[in-house]
Amino acid sequence: MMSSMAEMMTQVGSAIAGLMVAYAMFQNYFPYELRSPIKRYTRKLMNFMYPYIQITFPEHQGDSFARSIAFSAIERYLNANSTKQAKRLKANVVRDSEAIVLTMADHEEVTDEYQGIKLWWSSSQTRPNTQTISWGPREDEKKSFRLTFHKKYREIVTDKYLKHILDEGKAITVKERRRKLYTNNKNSDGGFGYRRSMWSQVVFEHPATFDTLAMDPEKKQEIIDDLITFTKAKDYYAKVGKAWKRGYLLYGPPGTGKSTMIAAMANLLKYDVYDLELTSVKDNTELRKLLIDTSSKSVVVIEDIDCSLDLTGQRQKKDEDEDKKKKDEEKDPIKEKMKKMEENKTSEVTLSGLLNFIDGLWSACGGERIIVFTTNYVEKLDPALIRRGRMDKHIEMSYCGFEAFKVLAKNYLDLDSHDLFGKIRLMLEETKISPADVAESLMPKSGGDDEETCLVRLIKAIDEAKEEEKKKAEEEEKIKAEKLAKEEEEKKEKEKEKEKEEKENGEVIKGNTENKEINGVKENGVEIKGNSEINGVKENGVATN
Ligand SMILES: Nc1ncnc2c1ncn2[C@@H]1O[C@H](COP(=O)(O)OP(=O)(O)OP(=O)(O)O)[C@@H](O)[C@H]1O
Ligand SMILES: [Mg+2]
Repeated sequence: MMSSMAEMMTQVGSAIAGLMVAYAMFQNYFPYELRSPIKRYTRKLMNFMYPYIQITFPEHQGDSFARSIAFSAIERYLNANSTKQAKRLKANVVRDSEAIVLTMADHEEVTDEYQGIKLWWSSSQTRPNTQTISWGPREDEKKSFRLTFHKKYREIVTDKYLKHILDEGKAITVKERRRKLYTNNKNSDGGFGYRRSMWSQVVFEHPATFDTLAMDPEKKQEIIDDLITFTKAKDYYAKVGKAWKRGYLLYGPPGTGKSTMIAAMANLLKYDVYDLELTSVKDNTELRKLLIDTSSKSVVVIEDIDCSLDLTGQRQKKDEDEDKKKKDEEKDPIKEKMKKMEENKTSEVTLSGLLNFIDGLWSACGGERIIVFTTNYVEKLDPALIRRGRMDKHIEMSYCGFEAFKVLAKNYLDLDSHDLFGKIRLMLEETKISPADVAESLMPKSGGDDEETCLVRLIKAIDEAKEEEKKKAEEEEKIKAEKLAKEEEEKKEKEKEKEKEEKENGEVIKGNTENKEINGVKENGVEIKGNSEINGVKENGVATN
């Protein structure tokens, strides 16, 4: 502000000088001695008669090669607000922007109004003096915008209006910017030296919108309202002392539009998208670095959170199970191999690291961020990960209902109604089919496909899905039954084994005692008997003989 004030003061001076052009014409006819006092009086008179202030905004400031930020912002602002009045326009294609920016041609003038104050904007280009020979670029060819207003509004203009214009212009620039899709990749070359980024980027051009997203209209509207409210709630978040961010958890079976919904969100809000691949993040520190490197006005996405990491709440249980598991794995070479592979994955991101990523102190930097998780198995996730405040809104993406089907029919076939709709409605009510499958059936496969062909194909697909469902259910039933039978058998076998064991144990004990008995009897009996008998007989016999 200070510099623009200073600039303004000098510009006011030069503007007045410019207005004295008429006077200058007479200058030549006046004797030199008289010029100075006349000049002075004229200036005073002009000040009195011409109560306007002019501010000039040059395209380049000083020697800077870069375009002045103020100039660009004003250009965007005037493009959006006032250029309709101008009859001669110039078109510019601006770098990193999707829109063509129209500016008024030189010396055109447009008006603007702010809080009841009328202001004039004009653009001008100072042509180089043709008589100068310039070395290098024509440095005196300068474009600029000039703002003129009554001097009694000076404060309101310098304090508020200029800030208003800069903010608006910047907002328009952000809105019309070419949006990016970022991804974290270990081997990426995101730039050189200090500008090296953790993310690599491409232009984000996903065409999905909420109009093309097939889901229950009420639910859809609720999500849209939620998002819009969030973007406008900067002051509210500041008031309640919350970081300006919001978490969404999208869950549901494959092909129900979770990824599509993320694209639609980004397109609705005009945000950048950061697609975070957790498995290639080395550790918690790197995770934090990645977070700091994201810009505001962005959607940070972690897809399939249940597969990305072992964050499924089994962390504590794991230790207990470890010993048992180890025993199992020793027997199973495949499992052992898989375990080795898992160990080779170097990701050391922990659940607490991820929780910190979502709502730790660092997450507040930048602001205006949306974090989206997707999963196919919500019940597998750790409750700490999905509690409100972390994931503020849980959105279930479910199988295709009739309302969703209608959206798809409108998108794919331009159909609002058809005789077959009734039948399809009934079928959809009792069959689980994903919107992805419905969309695939509805898409014309050859030039000759009319609406009916596509709808019939859909009916067939639903039938097939139903059959499959049935089969699956039967199979599951079968597997269940088999499992039960197996368990029963195992139980029986175990019991049998137990019985056998008990029996054997009994026999062993019995046998031992028997042995002892036999030994005892034999030893004692034979020895005693034999000894005494033989000895006795012999002795006796011999003795007697
Ligand atoms: N609700 C939907 N509205 C419109 N199109 C959809 C919808 N759901 C799926 N589709 C279509 O199906 C395709 C796959 O959908 P998408 O990738 O969004 O599924 P997903 O839920 O992310 O699946 P996964 O869980 O496997 O990642 C998309 O290209 C899209 O054209
Ligand atoms: Mg997906």
